[in-house]
Amino acid sequence: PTTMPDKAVDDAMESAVGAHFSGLRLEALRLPAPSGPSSPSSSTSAGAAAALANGLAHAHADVASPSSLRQPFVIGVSGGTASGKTTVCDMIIQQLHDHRVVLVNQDSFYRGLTAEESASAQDYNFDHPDAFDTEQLLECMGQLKRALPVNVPIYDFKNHRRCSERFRKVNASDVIILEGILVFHDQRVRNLMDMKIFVDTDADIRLARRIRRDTVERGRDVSSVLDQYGRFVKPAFDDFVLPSKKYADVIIPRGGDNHVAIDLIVQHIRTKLGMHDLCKVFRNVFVVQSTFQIRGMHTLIRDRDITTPDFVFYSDRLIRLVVEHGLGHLPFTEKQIITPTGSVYTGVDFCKKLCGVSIVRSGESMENALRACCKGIKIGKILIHRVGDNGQQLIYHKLPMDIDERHVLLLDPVLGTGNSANQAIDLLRRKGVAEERIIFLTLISAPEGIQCVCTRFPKLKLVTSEIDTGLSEEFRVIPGLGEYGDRYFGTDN
Ligand SMILES: Nc1nc2c(ncn2[C@@H]2O[C@H](COP(=O)(O)OP(=O)(O)OP(=O)(O)O)[C@@H](O)[C@H]2O)c(=O)[nH]1
Ligand SMILES: O=P(O)(O)OC[C@H]1O[C@H](OP(=O)(O)OP(=O)(O)O)[C@H](O)[C@@H]1O
Repeated sequence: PTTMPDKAVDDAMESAVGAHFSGLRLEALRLPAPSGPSSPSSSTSAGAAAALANGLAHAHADVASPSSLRQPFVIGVSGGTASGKTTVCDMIIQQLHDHRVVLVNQDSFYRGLTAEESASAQDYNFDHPDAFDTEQLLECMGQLKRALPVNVPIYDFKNHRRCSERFRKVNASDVIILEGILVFHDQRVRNLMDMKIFVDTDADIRLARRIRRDTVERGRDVSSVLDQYGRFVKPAFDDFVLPSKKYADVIIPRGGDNHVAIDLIVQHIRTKLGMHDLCKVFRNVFVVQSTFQIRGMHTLIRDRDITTPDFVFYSDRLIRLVVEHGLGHLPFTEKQIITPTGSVYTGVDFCKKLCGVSIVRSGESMENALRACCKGIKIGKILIHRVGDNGQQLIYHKLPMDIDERHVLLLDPVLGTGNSANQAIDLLRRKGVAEERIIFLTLISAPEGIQCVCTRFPKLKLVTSEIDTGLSEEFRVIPGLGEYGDRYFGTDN
């Protein structure tokens, strides 16, 4: 038998700490972590957040504080007049239907003409950068980036004026799309953008659209449209819009007709949104791609009113996904086989030398999923006392003899301060396991724990299904799911 006998392990641990683990509540084991070089040094969550901010600032110069970790994704969409920017934006918004997306038009920031200018509006250059109140645009975008709601002005194209009493209230969201002919002109505006798209449509098609739109929607006649086009729109396009094309990350030929380009862009945005900012800071953190199924399962297991059987059922489903994802990080070798049709299939062979190690007791809930994926896998155990006990935190371990030759899947469903994980990883390292051969699998993680583990062990891989907001003063993950072990093994009240 390749699996370690659980009964023997349980018995050994029973004698080590005087309790049977698979069903009992271990009060002594759920005390806060001590302060020290590998754990947040303050006893408050604010302190932990500050420690995190320091750590992150150190790890990545662009990240200044935890609040900046949750900034919305800003997309700039530019292009000549009537190029189809609005259509492209609408298509992106429709396809991102499961995210909160807001559209901000640069047009809303037209300064509006004075009475004097209005009298000769045909001589006003609406296509020059000075026609826009860029300072106000920056202020509004800055607010939205800080996840605060803003009042965006409403511009009336027929009267060339702002509606003085009315505003459009724009709420904080996951994605902000800023659209307009000159949104790439000002460097400060460009700097706000995570992605820049230029909609590139032939000039004759744009002119035809512009004539139709301005006569039908904006109350103008054809000759005034052509006059404005020749005097202002075309020169400004050549002088300001076209030169800003070079700043674009993506250029979409044919605008809204280009479904392939828009699909690709939406896919990219989805990946970026699914990727928590901590994944950008720590390249060794992997969050299982979120789906409604995964969100639904998290909603169930985090609900304090769920029954134990349901908690176990949905935890098991989630654990299985995390385990499968983690196994995907193991190395592989190429393998060719012959299919029943006599054809050659070039695939891969699974990595052979691996084992699991669960952090008792919650980690044991992940063993079945690992066994279900890797037939006969050896699984070792580590028991850690969460509070400093005269420095003796590691209470018990039983690991495969040849663990130094194996890839290790470390199992613990909750990563809080990171203290337990660091103790376990330290032990694995002392047993000769290479850091890059450790894959730590967990269901929910606190940012503080991620920072703690990933700073100390930058070469291991950490796979989690969700990253939570932070830690409470009692070092519990918030919003979290309570005492995982008690809920899974039915030892809660
Ligand atoms: N005559 C006139 N033109 C204006 C006024 N305000 C803005 N414009 C024109 O509006 C244009 C800006 O809007 P566009 O970018 O063409 O409109 P859009 O709906 O975003 O374009 P697409 O979605 O790309 O089709 C500029 O070319 C200006 O010339 C105004 O008060 N009077
Ligand atoms: O990152 P940390 O702050 O160290 O916290 C995480 C630890 O806390 C939980 O175990 P718990 O102590 O509740 O024991 P249990 O596994 O017996 O439920 C969890 O399973 C981790 O082992």
